[in-house]
Amino acid sequence: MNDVALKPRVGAVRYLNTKPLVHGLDSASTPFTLSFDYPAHLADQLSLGLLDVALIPSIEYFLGDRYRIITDACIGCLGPVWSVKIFFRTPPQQVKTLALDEGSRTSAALAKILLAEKIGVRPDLQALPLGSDMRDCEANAILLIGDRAIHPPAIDAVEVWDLGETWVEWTGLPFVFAMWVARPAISTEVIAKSLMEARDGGMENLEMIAEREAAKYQLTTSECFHYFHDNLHFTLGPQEKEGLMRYYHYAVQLGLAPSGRTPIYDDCKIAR
Ligand SMILES: C=C(O[C@@H]1C=C(C(=O)O)C=C[C@H]1O)C(=O)O
Repeated sequence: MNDVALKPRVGAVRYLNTKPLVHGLDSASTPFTLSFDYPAHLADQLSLGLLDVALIPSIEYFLGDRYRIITDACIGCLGPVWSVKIFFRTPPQQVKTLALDEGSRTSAALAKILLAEKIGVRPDLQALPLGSDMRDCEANAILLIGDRAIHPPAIDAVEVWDLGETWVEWTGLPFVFAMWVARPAISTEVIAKSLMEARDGGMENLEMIAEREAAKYQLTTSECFHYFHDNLHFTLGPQEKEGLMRYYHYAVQLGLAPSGRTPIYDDCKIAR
């Protein structure tokens, strides 16, 4: 029998932000098959049962059925995140139309929350398809995430919000964009251990990963290292969990998630 067919299927985000989380997972001894995709697609694949575990947008955790958070590895931030931005063509208070990056689910909801709750603006929404050029989009404001937010084409923005920075300044809490989530009834002890070791190894090798990846993303090694080290945050601790619940609270308030969900964190001995 084909060994690959027996391995659990794990899906990770295809952006630069995930490189430290998947450090060393390309070896034959990795106890699962690993595929890469946009965050929104990973959420859809997990809910369809095409993946067993995936690094899904945090908002999707609250939309899923009996999902479990299986590790304390995540994509988060404690301040400016650099790769999640709204570009405003009009002053934020005057925004009538907002285009949302189709790769995103968490930041799409976060953009709606920040506009509605912070400044009372509820724009009409449109999709910004993956691969499309933001210059062809006529919306008053555009949300971009991931690699394309790092090098956006020059548009006539009058203001830019870094959504990590805006959230942290507003709430005083960290923000959690994505975490490793399993469908119910999937045995994940071995997977979780491997994912946490990968993250820990990634943290110890940030410089090496930055050196390897920077040029592929038209960055200098030091810009790439700074992104990994100072913008992104890869641990889901008590403060991050509080940030996640605050975000969930606002999402429920705006009708973006069902009420009454309590996160299930797998075995505390594993997810420290
Ligand atoms: C920091 C980021 O976090 C992400 C944003 C996500 C979202 O908005 O749904 C999901 C996963 C992460 O890739 C980023 O993409 O730049």
